[in-house]
Amino acid sequence: MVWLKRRRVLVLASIFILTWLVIIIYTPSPSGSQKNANHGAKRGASQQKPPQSGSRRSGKLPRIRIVDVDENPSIDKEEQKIETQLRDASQDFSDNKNLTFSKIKILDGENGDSKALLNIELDLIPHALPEGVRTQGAIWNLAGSWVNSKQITPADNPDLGMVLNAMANRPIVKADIGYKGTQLKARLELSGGQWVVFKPGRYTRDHVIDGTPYAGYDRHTGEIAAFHLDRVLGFHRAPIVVGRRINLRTEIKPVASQSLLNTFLNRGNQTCFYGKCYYCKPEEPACADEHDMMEGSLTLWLPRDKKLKKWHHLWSRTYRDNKKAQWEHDNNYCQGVLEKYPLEKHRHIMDILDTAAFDYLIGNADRHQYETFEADGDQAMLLLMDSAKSFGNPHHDERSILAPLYQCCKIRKSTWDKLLSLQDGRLSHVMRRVLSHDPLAPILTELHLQAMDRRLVTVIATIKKCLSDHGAEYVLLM
Ligand SMILES: Nc1ncnc2c1ncn2[C@@H]1O[C@H](COP(=O)(O)OP(=O)(O)OP(=O)(O)O)[C@@H](O)[C@H]1O
Ligand SMILES: [Mn+2]
Repeated sequence: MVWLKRRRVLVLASIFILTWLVIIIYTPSPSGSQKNANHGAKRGASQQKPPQSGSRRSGKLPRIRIVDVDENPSIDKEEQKIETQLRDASQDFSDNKNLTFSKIKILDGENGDSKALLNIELDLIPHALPEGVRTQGAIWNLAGSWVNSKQITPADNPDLGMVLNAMANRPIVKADIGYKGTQLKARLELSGGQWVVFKPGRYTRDHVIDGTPYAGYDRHTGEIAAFHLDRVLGFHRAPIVVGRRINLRTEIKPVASQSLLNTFLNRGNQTCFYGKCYYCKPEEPACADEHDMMEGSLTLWLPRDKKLKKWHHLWSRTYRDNKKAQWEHDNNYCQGVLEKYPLEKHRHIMDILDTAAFDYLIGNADRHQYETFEADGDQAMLLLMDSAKSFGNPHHDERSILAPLYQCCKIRKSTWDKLLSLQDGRLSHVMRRVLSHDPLAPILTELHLQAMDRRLVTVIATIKKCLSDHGAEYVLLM
């Protein structure tokens, strides 16, 4: 009996084992390559398997990672020591000890070795003085040496922070009335012989300008933000700008020319000045706070030996309610412009198209004229000077600023690629980070930053429409 029972158990066990063997052999297993792929994944396996739609999408738009680097790993102890010595040896750099080095990268792809789409230095700290920068004027000569026919600020150069630092801290040795123009400003000379334009702050950050697209006084914050956007877009056509808080009584009055002093007045316990310009008048002065402090933007003067040539902007406004400019009613206006000024012969006309996107993003409808370097003739670049009528109303997008773009349907491919790379909130992210390093930060309210993202969607949609109407060969300029 026992023997029979054992045989039954053995047969049942064999059937059970055989059944399992059959199941194991005939069940399809993952392919070898997949096994290896899963084995090789260190972490985040789900991130490593992009969905089909994701990989299709990455063909069009690069997958982008934004990296904020707050500490410069290259600054070692020894360098920090030298930096401290240099700062202590020179009062020029003595005020700004707390600024940190920073850098923003936008990377194409997710690996460390991927292509950098944007890589800009944000440092406001001088972490090493370059060779020869030992005299008061050397830093300004360095900034002047960056100015050439193709760009006036450097891309990815840590010395830019040193120039910003000097502009934000150097003593003011002379102050004079603004030179020309319609808006209140002063021309200051910083120690070492550098001229800068001072545009006083007249509005709080959240003040909204209503009225015509060019209404209101200049916005110093707009000038600062525009300088940084010019670099983010890779243009490098705007002079260097930094924010600075200045004491009118102790820093300006003692070094002011008589003609500037004549425009000073007191309002209650506030020190004010109204300067000399087309719209300057005693009833509309700019005033410091009760401690005589006034915010403003400082724009670095371009090298004085570079002669500028003024151009009337072909899409300028009439500044009259009852009169329209030709471009405002003539749909073939651009055709006429391109016949008269073929793009390959007139670089600055091509720049007008970049500038339309730029000005639309910042809400500047006041680029009635522009300047180029005279020596460069028709191949000269358009200098993005005076962008202060920007960021007036975050709730309004002034479509007419885009007219050169939607009428000509042409844009540089490099600009188009850059605009695409800043989609999906990256533009505001980068600008928020860049601007956080200005001494007057925060520069733009969240509403203004969001407005830039919203406007970018419109710029891209406008170009996409051109691409579908005319094709890439016509629209994208190499
Ligand atoms: N950083 C600079 N370097 C060299 N020249 C400059 C600089 N800033 C301004 N200028 C000169 O001064 C002129 C007037 O400057 P700006 O446009 O800022 O003044 P504005 O009062 O706003 O003028 P407008 O009323 O015409 O807009 C410029 O067109 C240019 O010729
Ligand atoms: Mn102006």
